[in-house]
Amino acid sequence: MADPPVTISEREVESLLQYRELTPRLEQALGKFSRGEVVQPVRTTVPLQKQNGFLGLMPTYIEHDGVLCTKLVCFYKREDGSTLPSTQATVVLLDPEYGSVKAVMDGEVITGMRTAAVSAISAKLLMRPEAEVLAILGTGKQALSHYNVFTEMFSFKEVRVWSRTKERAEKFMHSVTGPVTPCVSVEEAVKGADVIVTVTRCTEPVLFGQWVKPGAHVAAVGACRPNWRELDDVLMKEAVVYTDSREGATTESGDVILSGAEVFAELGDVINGTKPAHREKTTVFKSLGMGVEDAVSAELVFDQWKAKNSQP
Ligand SMILES: NC(=O)C1=CN([C@@H]2O[C@H](COP(=O)(O)OP(=O)(O)OC[C@H]3O[C@@H](n4cnc5c(N)ncnc54)[C@H](O)[C@@H]3O)[C@@H](O)[C@H]2O)C=CC1
Ligand SMILES: O=C(O)C1=NCCCC1
Repeated sequence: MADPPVTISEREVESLLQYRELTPRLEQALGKFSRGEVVQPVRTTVPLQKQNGFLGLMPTYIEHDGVLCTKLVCFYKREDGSTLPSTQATVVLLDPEYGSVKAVMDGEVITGMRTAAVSAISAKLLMRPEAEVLAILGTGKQALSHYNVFTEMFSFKEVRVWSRTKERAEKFMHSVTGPVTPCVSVEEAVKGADVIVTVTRCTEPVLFGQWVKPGAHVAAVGACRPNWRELDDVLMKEAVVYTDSREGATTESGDVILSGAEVFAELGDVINGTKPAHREKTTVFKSLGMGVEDAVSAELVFDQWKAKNSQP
C-alpha cells in the first residue's frame, strides 16, 4: 500500500522554494523539453464561460527522472476592482510506478516563481550584457515575482513599473524594498528600456514596437489564449521570437498566431546550443507556461519537504 499523499500548503511551498535552487533546475528542464525528453501535451483548456475563465490541465512525465506530475490551474479575467485572484493552482505529484499520488501542493507560489524564473532565464540568454533599465508592465502577482527574481539575478540601474492607474503603480512601488519608478504611460515606461516584462491580463496589444528600443529583450508572459494579445504586429514581426514550447505557442498564443510571426527557437534550443541567442537584435520571449516547469518545481518542493520532515 502506498503512503497517503502529503499536502503542502502555500506557506510551506513559499518557505521551501528558493530561486537559487529553482532556476538551474528550470534551465535543465527547458533543455530536456527541447531535446524531446519530456512527455508534455499542450495544455487542455476547459472554458468556464459563466465565470469568464478557463480550467487548464497540465500533465507532464519526465521518464528519465521518474517525475510524473499535473497542475490544475484556473485563470479568470477578473473585473477591475475585484479582490479575487486571477489564478488558482494546485500541483499533484505522482509515483509513476504505481500511479499513486505522492503529494498535493499549492500551485500559486510555484506558478508565480517558475514563470518569473523562466523569464529571467530568457533575459540571461537574450538581453544585451550592458542592460541597465528594466520595465515591468502590470502590477499583479506575476509583476511581483518577476520584480523579485530579476532584481535578485541582475543589477539594473533603474526599474520602471506601469499600471493603468498611477495609484496601482505607486502601491507596487511601496510593496517592494528596492527603488522603483512608477510610470503613467506604457510609452514612458518602455522608452529606452533594455528589458521589458509584460505581465498583464489584457487581450489587446499594450506594447507597441514603435516604442521599443532596438536590441531590447521582451519577456511576454500574459495573453495565453489564441485570440488574446499583449504585443502588436510590428514588434512581433521585427523581433526574433523565442518561446518555451513551439507547439504551445503556435496553438495558444494570440501574439504568435494573429501576427503571423515566425517562431525562431525554443529557449531550450538556445540552452542546448542548437539555436543561437540573438542578443544583438530585438528579441521576444513568448511565455505560455509549461507543465515541465511545474513538475521540476514540485519535485524540488517535495524533496525539501521530505528532508525537513524526516525522522532524526
Ligand atoms: N506564461 C505563464 O507561464 C503564465 C502567464 N500568466 C499570465 O500572466 C498575466 C498576469 O498574471 P497575474 O499577475 O497572476 O495576474 P494579476 O491579475 O495578479 O495581474 C494582472 C495585471 O494586469 C493588469 N491588467 C488587467 N487588465 C489589463 C488591461 N486590459 N490592460 C493593461 N493591464 C491590465 C492588472 O491591473 C494587473 O496589474 C495573466 O495574463 C496570466 O494569464 C500567469 C501565470 C503563468
Ligand atoms: O502556465 C500556467 O500556469 C498558466 N499559464 C497561462 C495562464 C494560466 C496559468
